[in-house]
Amino acid sequence: MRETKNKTNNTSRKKIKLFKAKKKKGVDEDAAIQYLKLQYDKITIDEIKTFKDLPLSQKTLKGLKDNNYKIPTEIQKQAIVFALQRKDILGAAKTGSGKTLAFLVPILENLFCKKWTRLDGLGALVISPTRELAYQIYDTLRKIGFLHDFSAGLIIGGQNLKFERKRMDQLNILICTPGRLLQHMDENPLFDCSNLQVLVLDEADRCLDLGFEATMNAIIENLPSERQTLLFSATQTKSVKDLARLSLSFPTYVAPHEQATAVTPDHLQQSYIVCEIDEKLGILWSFIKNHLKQKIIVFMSTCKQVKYIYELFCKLRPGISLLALYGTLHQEKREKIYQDFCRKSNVVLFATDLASRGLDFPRVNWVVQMDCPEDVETYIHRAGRTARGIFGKGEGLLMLLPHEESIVKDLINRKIPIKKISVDPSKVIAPQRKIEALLSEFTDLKQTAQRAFMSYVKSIAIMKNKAIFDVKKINTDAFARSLGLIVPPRIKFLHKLQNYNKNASANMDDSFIEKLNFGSNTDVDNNDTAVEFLDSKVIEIKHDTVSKNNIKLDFHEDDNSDDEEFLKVKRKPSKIIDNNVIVDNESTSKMNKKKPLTKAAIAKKILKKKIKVNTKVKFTDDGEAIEDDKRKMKSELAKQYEKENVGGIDIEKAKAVLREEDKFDKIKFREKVKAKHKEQKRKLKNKKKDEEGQKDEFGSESDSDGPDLSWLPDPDKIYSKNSVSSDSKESLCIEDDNDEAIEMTHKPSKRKLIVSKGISQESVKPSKKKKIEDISASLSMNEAEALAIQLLKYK
Ligand SMILES: Nc1ncnc2c1ncn2[C@@H]1O[C@H](COP(=O)(O)OP(=O)(O)OP(=O)(O)O)[C@@H](O)[C@H]1O
Repeated sequence: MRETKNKTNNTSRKKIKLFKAKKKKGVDEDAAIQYLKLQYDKITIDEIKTFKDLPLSQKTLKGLKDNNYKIPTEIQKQAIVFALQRKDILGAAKTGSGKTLAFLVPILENLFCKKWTRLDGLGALVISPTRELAYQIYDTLRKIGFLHDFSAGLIIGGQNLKFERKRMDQLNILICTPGRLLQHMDENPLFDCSNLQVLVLDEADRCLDLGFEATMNAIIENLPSERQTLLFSATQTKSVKDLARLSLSFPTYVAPHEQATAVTPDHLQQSYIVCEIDEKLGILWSFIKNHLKQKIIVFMSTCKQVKYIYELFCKLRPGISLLALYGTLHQEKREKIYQDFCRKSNVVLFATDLASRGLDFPRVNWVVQMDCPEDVETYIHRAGRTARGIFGKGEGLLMLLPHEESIVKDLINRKIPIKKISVDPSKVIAPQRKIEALLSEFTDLKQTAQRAFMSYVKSIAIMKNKAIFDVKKINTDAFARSLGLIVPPRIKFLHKLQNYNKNASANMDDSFIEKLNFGSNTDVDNNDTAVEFLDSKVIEIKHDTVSKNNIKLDFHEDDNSDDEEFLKVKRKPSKIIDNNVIVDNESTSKMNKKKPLTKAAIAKKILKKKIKVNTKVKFTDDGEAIEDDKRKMKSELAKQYEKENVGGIDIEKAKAVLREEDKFDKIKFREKVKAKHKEQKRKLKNKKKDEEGQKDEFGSESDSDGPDLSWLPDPDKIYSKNSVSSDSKESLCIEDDNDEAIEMTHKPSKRKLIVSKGISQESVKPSKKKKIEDISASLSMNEAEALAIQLLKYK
C-alpha cells in the first residue's frame, strides 16, 4: 500500500511538476515580452556593442550567436532599433553591410512579441526582385530563426505551384518574388494577407522600378494598409512617388553611410580601363589566364553574350572552372550554378545583371564589368559582389569604350573612388584565330556568336542614357570580328541608319534610332561565307597607345581564392520614345510589333528569290520513271511556259496558263461524267435481265436453287409461342460508350419444344385444350399417366 501510495505520490508530484513548468514557461515568456517591449523606447544606439545589447528574445539571440553574428553592423543597429519601435523604415547602406539581418531580426521579434502562431496566418512578407536573392534571404531566416515556432515559406517562380498552393495558409513568414506572389494572390483561395504585420522590400528601388511597376502596384493594392513597411537597398529610392505608392508618409530614413567618403565598401579597390571594342575579348581572356587561382564574376549586358562567351571559353579551356548564370536558364540549372559558384574556389562566373543585386557569394576576389553598366546604381550593385561583410576585400575592374568614359564622371560624383589603369600589352593575348577556327567548326557556336553580337548592339541602342551609349559610335565590324565572325551579321536597323547617313546629310538625331524597329527578331543574315580554317596560332594584340600616366593593371597570380556566384535579374528593358519619356516593354512591344509573318508572305519572299521548285518523280521497282498524267501540261501555252521557266512565278503568265489548262480539264471532266452514266445504265440493264431469268415457268419466285421444301409443316405451329422463329434473325443496334452504333446479330436461344404429354398445344383447338386441362386436373397421377399412354397409343 505504501508502495502504491508512494507511487501515487510520485505520479502526482511529477504531474504537478510538469504543469508548473508549462505554466512557468508561459508566464516567463509573457514577462519577457513585457520586459522587451518596455526596453524598445529606452535604447541608445551608440551604446550597442553586441547583439545582446539589443532588446531581443533569447531565441533570436541564440540564433544569431549560433551563426557567428555577434557584433551588429551600423545599419543593423539603427534599423533594428527603429523597427522594434514599429516605425516604417527607408534603409540605405553599402553593399555587403548586412541589410538582410537588419530586416529579418525585427520580423522575428515583431511576431514573437505578438505570440504569433500558425493559426494567425501570414504575419510577414519579404519581396525580392530575384529568385536567388529570395532563396538567400530564406536561407538566412532559417539559420537565425530556427528556435522560433513560425513557419516560413519560399515562393518563387520556376517551382511547383501546386505544392506551394496547398501550404499557403500555413505560412507565417513568406519570402517571395513579385510575379509569383501576385499569382498566388490572384489564383490561390488559401492566400490570405489580411493579418499582415510587416512588409519588407529588399532591393526596394529595383522592386519599385518600371520593370515591376504593374505587378507591385497590384500587390500593394491587396495588402492591408495597417502594417509596418521596411525598404532596404544600397541605392535606396527617395522618390516621393514610390513612397506614396506604399502609403509611406513619414518613414524613418536610416542611412549610416551617408556621410562616408565612399558609397562603395571601404576595402573594395576599383579601377577602369579604356579599350576598343575589339580588344575586350582578348583582354578578358588574358585577365582570366592571369587569375587562375581566383574567384571572379564577369558581368555582361545580355544573356546571349554570357552564353556565347561561356561556351567559347569552355572550348578554349583557360584552365579554370567556368560557370554562366543568366535568366533564360532553366530554374534547376540556375539553382545548381548558384550553389556551385558558392561552393567552388578558382572559378569564373559569367553573368548578367541577374547576379548584380543582393547575392552574397563568399570570398569573390574580382568583379569584372565587361560592358559599361546601365547607370551608377547598376555599377554599385555589380561591384558590391566583392568586398562583402565586415572584413571582406576585393577588386573591381570596369571596361569602357572610349566614348563611354564619361560615365566615370558620374561615378566620381556619386562618391565612387575609381582609378584609370592601363593594360600591359605584353600580357594581352587574344586567341583570335582559334576563335575563328572554332566558329567555322561549330555552326551552333557561330550562331550563338551572331546572336551575342546582335543582342549587344540592340542593348546599346535601347539604353536610355544616349550621352554614354551611342550605337553609332560602335565599330560593329570590328566587334563582330573580335567575336570570331569574319562576316559581320547584317543588322537591319543599323543598315537603315547607315543609308540614312549616306543619303541625308541632315543631323542624325536620336529620334531616328528610336523610330527604328527593335523587335525581338534578330535580323541576322546567314550569308556568312565559310570561314577558312586558319592556323590557330594565337595572335598578340599590341596596344601602342598606352598612356604613360596610367597605372598598370597588374595581372598577378594569387593563391587566395574562393568561389560562389548567382543569378540574374529580370528587367524589362526600357525604351526611349523621346528624350524624357520612358515607356516600358509591354507598351513598346506593341508599337514595335512586326506584321505577322503569314504563309503567303513567306511564299512571296521565296518567289522573289526566283527559286526553281523541284518536281517530284515517282519510279517503279525497276527504276523506270512513272509519268503522272494528271500533272502533265496539255496546252501549248503551258508547255512553252514550262520550257521558259527559270524560277519564281510570273503571276500573269501563270494565270493565262491555268485558264488554258482549265479548258482541257473541263473536256476531260465531261468525258468522265459520260462514262459514268454509261456504266450505270449498263449495270441497270444487267440487273433487269437477271431478275427475269430467275422467275420459273409458273411465274413464281424461288429463293434458292435447292429442293422445294414447301410441303413441310410450318415450324411455328409446332414450336411454342415463346420461341423465336428460326427465320427471324433480329438486328439490334446498341450504342456503346463511344456513341458508336454497334450492329449485333441476335441469335435465338435454343428452341425448347414444349409438348404437353406429346401433344402440341398449338395444334389443339382451344375448346378441346380446355377439356383436356379439366380432365387431367381431376385425375390422380397414376390415372393421368394411364390416360396419356392410351392417348399416345390411339394417336
Ligand atoms: N553582424 C554581422 N556580423 C558578421 N557578418 C555579418 C553581419 N551581418 C551580416 N554579415 C555578413 O555580411 C555579408 C553581407 O550581408 P548581406 O547580404 O545582408 O549584405 P547586404 O547589405 O544585404 O548587401 P547587398 O546590398 O549586396 O544586398 C553576409 O555574408 C552576412 O553573413
